[in-house]
This record gives sequence, C-alpha cells and structure tokens, in this order.
Amino acid sequence: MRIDILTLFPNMFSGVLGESILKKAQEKEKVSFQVINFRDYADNKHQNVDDYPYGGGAGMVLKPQPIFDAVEDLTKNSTAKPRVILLCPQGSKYTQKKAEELAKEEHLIFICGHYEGYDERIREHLVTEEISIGDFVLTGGELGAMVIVDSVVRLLPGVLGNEDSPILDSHSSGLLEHPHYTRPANFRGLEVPEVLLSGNHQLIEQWREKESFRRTYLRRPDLLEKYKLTEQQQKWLKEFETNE
Ligand SMILES: C[S@@+](CC[C@H](N)C(=O)[O-])C[C@H]1O[C@@H](n2cnc3c(N)ncnc32)[C@H](O)[C@@H]1O
Repeated sequence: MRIDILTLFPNMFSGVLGESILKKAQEKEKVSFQVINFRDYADNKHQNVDDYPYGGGAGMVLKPQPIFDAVEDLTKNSTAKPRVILLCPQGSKYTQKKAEELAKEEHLIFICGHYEGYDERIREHLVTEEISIGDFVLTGGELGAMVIVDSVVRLLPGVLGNEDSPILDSHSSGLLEHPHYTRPANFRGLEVPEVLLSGNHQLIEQWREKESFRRTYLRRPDLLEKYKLTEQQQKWLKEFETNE
C-alpha cells in the first residue's frame, strides 16, 4: 500500500511512522509513506497556504491551489486511483469497518487541515471523502491521520504476526474482546478464572465468547443494537438482564 500525507507539519510524523508496527510494516515492504509539506506547492512568492475568509469572520482558511496541485501531482504517477481523505470534524465518524475498507485500497492520500478550515471547493471537487476521528475538535488533522494510518496498516496481510491477529480484536466481530490474564495465576490474592488454567480449549473458547458478549452488554450495549444474536447469545442476554 502507498500512503501519502499532506500536512504543514511533517515533523509530527517522524516518531509515529518510525516506531513499532508502522516501522516494521515499512521494513517488510507492506507499506510506503511519503509525508509532504503542501506549502512546497504554494505558487506565490511567500508560500502562503491560507487567506482571510470571504465575508469576514475569525480564523484563516486553507487556499485551494496548494492542495489541488499537491494531490494532482501525487495522483499523476499513481498506478491505482487513490482515495483522497480529508481529515475533518464534520466528516463521517471513523470506525473499524472503515479501517477494514481502507485496508483494501492500494493508494491513500490524507489531507491534514489546520486553522479555521478548508476552502469549500477542496471538499466539493477534490476529495473522495471526509473523515472525523470523533466528535471533538483538534488543532490539526495530523493526529487524526496518524490514528487512521495506524489502524489501517495493522490490518494489511502479513503486518501483524499470527499471535497478534486483528480478527479477534474489539470491533472486528462487532463485539468487544474478552478479558485477558497472564502469569502469575495468583497476584496479591487476585486469582485468574479457573477455566483458563484447565487446559480444556473448548471450555476456554466458550468462556471467552461469553465474556466478550458480557463485556459488550455492560460497556457498549449500543453495539448490540446492530448485532445479530445467536441462540446462545440470546440465552446469555436473558441471563445478564436478570443478574447484572
Ligand atoms: C481547528 S480544526 C477546524 C475546525 C472547523 N472550524 C470546524 O468547526 O469544522 C482544524 C483542522 O483540524 C482537523 N480536525 C479537527 N478535528 C478533527 C476531527 N475530529 N477529526 C479529524 N480531523 C479533525 C481538520 O483537518 C481541521 O481542518
């Protein structure tokens, strides 16, 4: 996968892209990153990328020219039609489903905004979609792009080791993941559930499925509204409604 990030603050990315899974994914040639300062594309003498809003009002607005030119330049030599994503608190809310969808693409371009926002023509005529990472406002789109890039790249085949499979992660199946325990079996008198020490893989699997369902019921009942319950889960639901 090829990922291009357009930003006014490229240095923000060096830590995130140079560590952990994102670093390993590049070493394994599963992904390549380019972080580009779109100020370099500004066609005016002072390399201004923003200007006052027409009609007056607070804040500066990102001009269309540098961003259009940067995206067109990156698209020119692309083997696949890139998906151009605008980071924006007004966009559709980011989810694991969207991460899975983006992980199938060959080329992603992220545009990180700053200041008051973008000239509307960027939204209307340049981008494929606008994504928000939540109902709050950040100073710029960089942290949002990092969140999306991290969650997408870890889904690319061969990026995570087998022991770290993303399939069981929270939100992948529609439920939250079950609780985990590790050694020691007794920590300050706090014991690990006995079934996990039993060596009986079938019982352990059943316990995990039930605890994953219980956790979702208790913490995120909204997720169950869209979830198609199995017969077993319907029984658990009745049990939880009576006991929890
Ligand atoms: C200060 S914000 C601008 C907010 C804008 N005035 C508004 O009310 O919609 C500057 C930039 O930060 C980024 N940003 C802020 N909040 C975000 C969010 N929740 N998700 C994704 N990007 C965000 C966007 O790139 C945005 O253009």
